[in-house]
Amino acid sequence: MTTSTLEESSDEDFARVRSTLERYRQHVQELITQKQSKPDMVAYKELGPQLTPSPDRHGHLPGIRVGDSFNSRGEMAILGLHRQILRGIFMPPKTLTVGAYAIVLSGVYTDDEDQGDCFWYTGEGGLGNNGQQVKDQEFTNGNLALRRSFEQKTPVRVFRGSKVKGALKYTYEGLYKVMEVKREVSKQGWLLESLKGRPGLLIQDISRGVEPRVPVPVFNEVNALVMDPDFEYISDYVWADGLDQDPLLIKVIAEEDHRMRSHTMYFLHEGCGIAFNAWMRQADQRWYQRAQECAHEYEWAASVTAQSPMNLMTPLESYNEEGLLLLTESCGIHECGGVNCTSSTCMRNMQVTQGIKMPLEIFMTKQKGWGVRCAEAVPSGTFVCSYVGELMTEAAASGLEQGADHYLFSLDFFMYLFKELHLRGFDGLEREVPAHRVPPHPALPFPVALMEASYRDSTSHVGGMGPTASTSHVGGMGPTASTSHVGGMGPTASTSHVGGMGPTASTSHVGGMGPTASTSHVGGMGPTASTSHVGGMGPTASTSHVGVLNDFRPLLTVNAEKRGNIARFINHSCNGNLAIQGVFARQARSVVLYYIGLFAVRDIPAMTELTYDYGYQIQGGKGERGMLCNCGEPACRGSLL
Ligand SMILES: C[S@@+](CC[C@H](N)C(=O)[O-])C[C@H]1O[C@@H](n2cnc3c(N)ncnc32)[C@H](O)[C@@H]1O
Repeated sequence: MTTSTLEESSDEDFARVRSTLERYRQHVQELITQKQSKPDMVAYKELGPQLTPSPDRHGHLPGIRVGDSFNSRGEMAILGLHRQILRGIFMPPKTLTVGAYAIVLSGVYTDDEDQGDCFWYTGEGGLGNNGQQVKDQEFTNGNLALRRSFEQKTPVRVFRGSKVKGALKYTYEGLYKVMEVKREVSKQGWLLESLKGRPGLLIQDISRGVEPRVPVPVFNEVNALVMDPDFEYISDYVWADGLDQDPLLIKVIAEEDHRMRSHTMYFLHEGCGIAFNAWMRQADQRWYQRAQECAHEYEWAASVTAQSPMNLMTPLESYNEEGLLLLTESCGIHECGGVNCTSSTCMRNMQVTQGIKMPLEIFMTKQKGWGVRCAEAVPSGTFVCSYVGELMTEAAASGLEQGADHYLFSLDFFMYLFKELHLRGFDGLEREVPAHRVPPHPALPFPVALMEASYRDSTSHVGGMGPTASTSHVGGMGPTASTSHVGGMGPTASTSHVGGMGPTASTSHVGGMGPTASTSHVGGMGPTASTSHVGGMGPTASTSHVGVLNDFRPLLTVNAEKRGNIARFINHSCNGNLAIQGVFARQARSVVLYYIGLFAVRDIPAMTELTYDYGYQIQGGKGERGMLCNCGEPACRGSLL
């Protein structure tokens, strides 16, 4: 099945349409002069085989714009837009395995209902010679084709007939998505088949099948803008040119990856998030016992032991039975992914791993460019999508052209967290970061390596790493990942995401948690805690690296400008309905390479714009003005910065 999009029209296409129409109209005139009956149909019959494009296809046809007007059904037929002149529904001739190509709204059925942004269209059949309904309609022919359009989510071209100065004209209304089909008793008492269509469908699936579970349609009912033809939809991270060959990066990622995995291997379930959580729970218990021992000596320990030990228990699962996120975890969620992870519990713990499952749509907003919505209601806690794109170093990202920075997302959250731990200590973070959720910490030389990797130009290799390092596993990105390139980006990135997974996110509750669950986990890590799962993060160690950490830069940034997924179309709101959640999943399971998951933080009605708080911070000087925010929230901060 082939479909086309508006962007595919060239000057030649428009010229071809013009000349076809000229030839057709001329022939109709000749036939009228010859007093030929039904000149429209005869002209189509005679010229159709030469002029009508084939094969029939779904989608826009090259050279035809939304809003184009046609003088007759014959004109629409000769252009291949709607070839069945006497019927409302244009469907495949023999087999009805694929959906209808086009329909004409002609107002024949009294049950047709135009609701402005969408319409109910009554199918075909059951009309008597007098135009009245005389029997039930059936799910055959055109009606069956429309049901296929609904099932297969294929777009339908819609034409509306209207009288202009006494003459019937047909206007191309664009592509519609069939939202619903129903069979119900008509006003005249007969059973009718109806479908509900929604306008503005530009592209049926911008992912072109790359999203395995759902198509990603694009709608524009607002203006004439089409999707940037240079944008390439990807569903997972890809590396910027050559970065996956960088020995220093390979080494850093491999070490961090191994560090995280070493915990999960404790249970011989490599990559099992549930096993990881069980390990963390044990660490909590050990730590809680230690706090009890020190309670008389340290304030932090006293505050911890004053709480119920139950509050310190890490739940083994991050998602409930419906797969909804229970609450955001400031220190990341560990999804399952090991060979043994086949139980229903483990499968449920793979929301990001399994990818987008909601019927998301890209649509044109009135004031913010493209945005994202969902055709169905989104329950609180639902995984919506993760933010993927090209992985590049922070140094390379800071050299991008202005504009490209709008699509950057730094993988800096855990570095930010560790920096805060170094600078403020565990006590300073105790109210913000649940101690038992701190992911296994990088060794001390790590931030130095990050610094080096981050400051240098991404194209110049720092060398010094042996061949062993270059063969190590770099987060498991597949072969396609290594073929990408950065392409034509220049400087300036005055803003950056700070991740949004800080204090606020750590306490927000998602997905119907009851009062008990909403009690926040307050850690209060003391000096001894550093001996368990937080590595060598003692006060002494931290002081020797303060200089380095002040200059801290994250290692990797996701650039979704030219290559990305639906997440790069999600707009900012000062009161977003999505929250960001760091997720360790698939092969990205370290504090330098992880997934940025976006989850619903409240129940979101169908067709509501999906947004999150970008959490931008000004990196330039005082007085720098941010971009005007059009989120429309009562508590809008006024600017994206
Ligand atoms: C990640 S992109 C989101 C998709 C974007 N609307 C598009 O058309 O590609 C971020 C850009 O969208 C626009 N944007 C996002 N949220 C906005 C808001 N609340 N108010 C105004 N513009 C916004 C800004 O141009 C911003 O730089």
